Amino acid sequence: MPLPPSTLNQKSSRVYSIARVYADECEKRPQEYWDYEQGVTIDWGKITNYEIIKKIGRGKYSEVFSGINIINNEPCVIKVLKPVKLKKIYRELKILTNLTGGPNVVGLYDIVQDTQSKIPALIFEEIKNVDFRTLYPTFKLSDIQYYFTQLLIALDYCHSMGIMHRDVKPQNVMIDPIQKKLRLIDWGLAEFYHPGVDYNVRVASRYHKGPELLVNLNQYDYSLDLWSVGCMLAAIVFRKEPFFKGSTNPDQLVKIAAVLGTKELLAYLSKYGLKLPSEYDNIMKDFNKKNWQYFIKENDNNIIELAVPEMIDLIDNLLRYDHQERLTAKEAMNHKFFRQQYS
Ligand SMILES: Nc1ncnc2c1ncn2[C@@H]1O[C@H](COP(=O)(O)OP(=O)(O)OP(=O)(O)O)[C@@H](O)[C@H]1O
Repeated sequence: MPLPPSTLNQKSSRVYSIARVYADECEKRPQEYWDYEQGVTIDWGKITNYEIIKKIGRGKYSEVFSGINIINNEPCVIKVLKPVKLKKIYRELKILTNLTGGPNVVGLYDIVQDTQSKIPALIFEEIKNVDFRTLYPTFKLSDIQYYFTQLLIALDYCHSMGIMHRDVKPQNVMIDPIQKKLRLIDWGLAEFYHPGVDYNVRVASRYHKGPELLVNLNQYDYSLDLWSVGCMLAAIVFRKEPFFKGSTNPDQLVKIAAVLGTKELLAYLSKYGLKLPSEYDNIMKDFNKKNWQYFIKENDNNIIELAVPEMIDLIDNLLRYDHQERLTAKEAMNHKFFRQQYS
């Protein structure tokens, strides 16, 4: 029986921006693929197959434990969801079941439910992650080439499946440097892309929020994730973590404008028929666009061996106000930076 019409792919009355790539991936697939409003059919596993070892993380939406599958003695990660809207849980489950097995996407092993509370817990492959604050400062250009290629592969894959991650940041990129393994985790904010639909701008984490979110441009797309990649790269290369450190959401855009320029921000808004929201009236200043060389010189006691011209060009093509101008994940992977030989 066909599913009833969904609100999830309802176009806005004014369509002003559509993804440059993969715009119709969801429309090409059956409604069951993307319509999490109808609920999801879950093949519940047995909670008694798993034992908690210790707590490893606490997010806004979950508590995360390392654990073990007592049937096969395999280590795992157990993400116990906090009570949130059922729709959000269905969305994460649907997205994870669609993407699991894809390149560099964290593997979902099982979904179990606490018998009493009915709270779902997700069972994932465990990555022996090294904290980015320890790992990233050790990166040479060849490491950046390797791990960012892996990250872009994960992103190109999810985008090609019609899904935007919407929370790309170092905390959600697990890296095991011994096995040279990278996995993109935390699909709790991810969403299906439908052309012309207005999306909620309250996604991503402040330092990695794209300008589109900060100016209430609702028709954003996969390119949001590439802004966050640009922030991660700039932080590593210019040794400034995070690269844009806003103290509030509006201040985040002020920090961005201090680098990319205010005139350029206004040109971006006008292209899409938008105005700078009134919350910026007293805080936005008239900044000139900075040359990337500024961040090299600023770091005077540190010779920046990472800031090679190809890398600067890559960052410059990712950190663009205009989401339609940013490199796509595929384009970024094919950028000349990734084709150079660095020792
Ligand atoms: N598969 C995994 N392997 C290793 N560590 C993991 C794994 N999954 C999660 N973690 C750890 O648990 C933390 C929280 O996980 P996750 O980001 O999925 O939860 P969340 O509640 O959505 O978090 P947030 O509120 O930050 O978005 C991660 O930052 C990471 O440190």
